[in-house]
Amino acid sequence: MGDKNQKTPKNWPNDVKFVSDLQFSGDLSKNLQVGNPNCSFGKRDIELMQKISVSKIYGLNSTQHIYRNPTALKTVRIDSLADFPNHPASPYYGLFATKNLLSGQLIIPYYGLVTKNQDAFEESDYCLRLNNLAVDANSIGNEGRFVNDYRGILDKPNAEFKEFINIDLNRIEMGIFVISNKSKEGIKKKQEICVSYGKGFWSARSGKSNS
Ligand SMILES: C[S@@+](CC[C@H](N)C(=O)[O-])C[C@H]1O[C@@H](n2cnc3c(N)ncnc32)[C@H](O)[C@@H]1O
Repeated sequence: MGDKNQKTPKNWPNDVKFVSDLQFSGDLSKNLQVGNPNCSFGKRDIELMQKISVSKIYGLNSTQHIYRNPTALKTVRIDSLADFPNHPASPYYGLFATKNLLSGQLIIPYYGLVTKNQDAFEESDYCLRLNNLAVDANSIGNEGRFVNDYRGILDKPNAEFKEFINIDLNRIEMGIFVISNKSKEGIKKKQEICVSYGKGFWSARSGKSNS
């Protein structure tokens, strides 16, 4: 779907638009801009956020390249779970590491459509909250939308959602990071990347998870 020149990742669904940047409803981009009076986050929250260049994680020098031409990330891949009937998200998809990932590292920013919280599509399974905003990857997104919840897959999550500042654009974004804990074990190549969606996600959808 979409632009002929865009390189979609392997296994990307036809009915979802692949993007390498956040998409905004109306003029909400200012609400994520550091220093803007309409910013949704307070000074203290912003001070605590990691500052990261997203173009660097794509291995690019030019920031413009990634935002103008959606590019698949080389550190992750979307794999079908059709051959794994015991996997709780089978026969759909999951997100896997293509190389060893270090404790605490940003794996991928989470991109989708940014709306006000009250305008978010309530039934979306791909929607995250960013204070008074929501980022929904239901019909527009990047590889991040394929990250599964750890329940029934791993003993505990090996990744987490966290806000950070994308210094290329001086903007607050949501990212999927490798969990940083005492053991500093990171995520091994070929391992599935799993976060915790939180109990609220599952209680609102009783019957979708087996634990
Ligand atoms: C953000 S999507 C994750 C990607 C999804 N597997 C796909 O192929 O599009 C969230 C949905 O994936 C499924 N899912 C994710 N983690 C799961 C788990 N641990 N057990 C069962 N289903 C899961 C549920 O249907 C959930 O609503």
